[in-house]
Amino acid sequence: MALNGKIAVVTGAANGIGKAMTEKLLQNGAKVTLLDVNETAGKNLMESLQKEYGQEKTLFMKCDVESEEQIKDAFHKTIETFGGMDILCNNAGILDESQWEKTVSINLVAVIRVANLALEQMSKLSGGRGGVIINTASMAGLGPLPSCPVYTATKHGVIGFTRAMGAASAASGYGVRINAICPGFVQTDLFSRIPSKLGKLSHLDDLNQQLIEKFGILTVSEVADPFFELVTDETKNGEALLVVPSRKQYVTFPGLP
Ligand SMILES: NC(=O)c1ccc[n+]([C@@H]2O[C@H](COP(=O)([O-])OP(=O)(O)OC[C@H]3O[C@@H](n4cnc5c(N)ncnc54)[C@H](O)[C@@H]3O)[C@@H](O)[C@H]2O)c1
Ligand SMILES: CCCCC[C@H](O)/C=C/C=C\C/C=C\C/C=C\CCCC(=O)O
Repeated sequence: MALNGKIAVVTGAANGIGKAMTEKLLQNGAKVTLLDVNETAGKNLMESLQKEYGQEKTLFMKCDVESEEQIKDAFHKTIETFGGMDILCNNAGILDESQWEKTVSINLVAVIRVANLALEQMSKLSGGRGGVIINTASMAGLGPLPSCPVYTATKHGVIGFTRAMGAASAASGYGVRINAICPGFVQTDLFSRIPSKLGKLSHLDDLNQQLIEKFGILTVSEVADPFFELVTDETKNGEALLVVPSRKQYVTFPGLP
């Protein structure tokens, strides 16, 4: 899938991995709607991207992925402004074990909400032109992060949703591929001040340090390249792509006996 002229929507676009995804899409000729709850960071980023890539290439909208109404508005505005919607990066997420319901709401419930609303616009069965959805999961969606059981649960959920919805899309003829990217530790705001985000399990931060030593830390640019592969490679659907420093791997799952 060539990206020139394609239209993308990125949630959690103002910072970190979402910002790097946005830049990668723009560098390859796509137009991007940036969505984020952080209005100041989102507007500032849009202004600097407009200077670099041109006024007509980006749009920022304040949008909380917990709000169905705001997501619908953002998709309608994208289609009205750019003429369609081909790519969704379902990326917004938080880490806060002391707010477990909020974590489930943003990291899993909202990922499902945003994907379902996007499919209404993108599916060839409802007048869309097909495309691709990338859900940002985590390596914590593939194995346990003991200091973060709730975060781990949400990311396992995102991978299960991706695999099943990818298969559902293929079986139904939606024309939309659905993949998950599963980075290890990435240097972003989410990855800062970790002990304060672990609630009752803050005493387990030593285990995080052991995993960080074992797997290393990625930059956001190191996530953007494999992300680009998942967007453009038409053979990839229902995949979970693990990314750790100097290694990327499509994960295989055990079949049932
Ligand atoms: N940093 C890591 O180590 C790491 C590793 C694997 C996966 N991830 C995942 O990557 C994604 C992005 O995280 P990041 O590390 O770039 O974090 P980040 O904090 O740098 O960026 C997250 C962005 O999402 C936005 N956001 C938060 N809640 C939102 C909401 N309700 N609606 C809209 N926007 C919202 C924030 O304002 C922020 O701009 C998350 O899903 C995270 O779980 C992060
Ligand atoms: C505490 C920082 C939280 C960062 C969250 C982010 O999504 C990153 C997660 C990165 C890794 C999760 C780590 C481990 C879980 C997966 C597998 C464990 C395998 C153990 C082993 O092989 O030794």
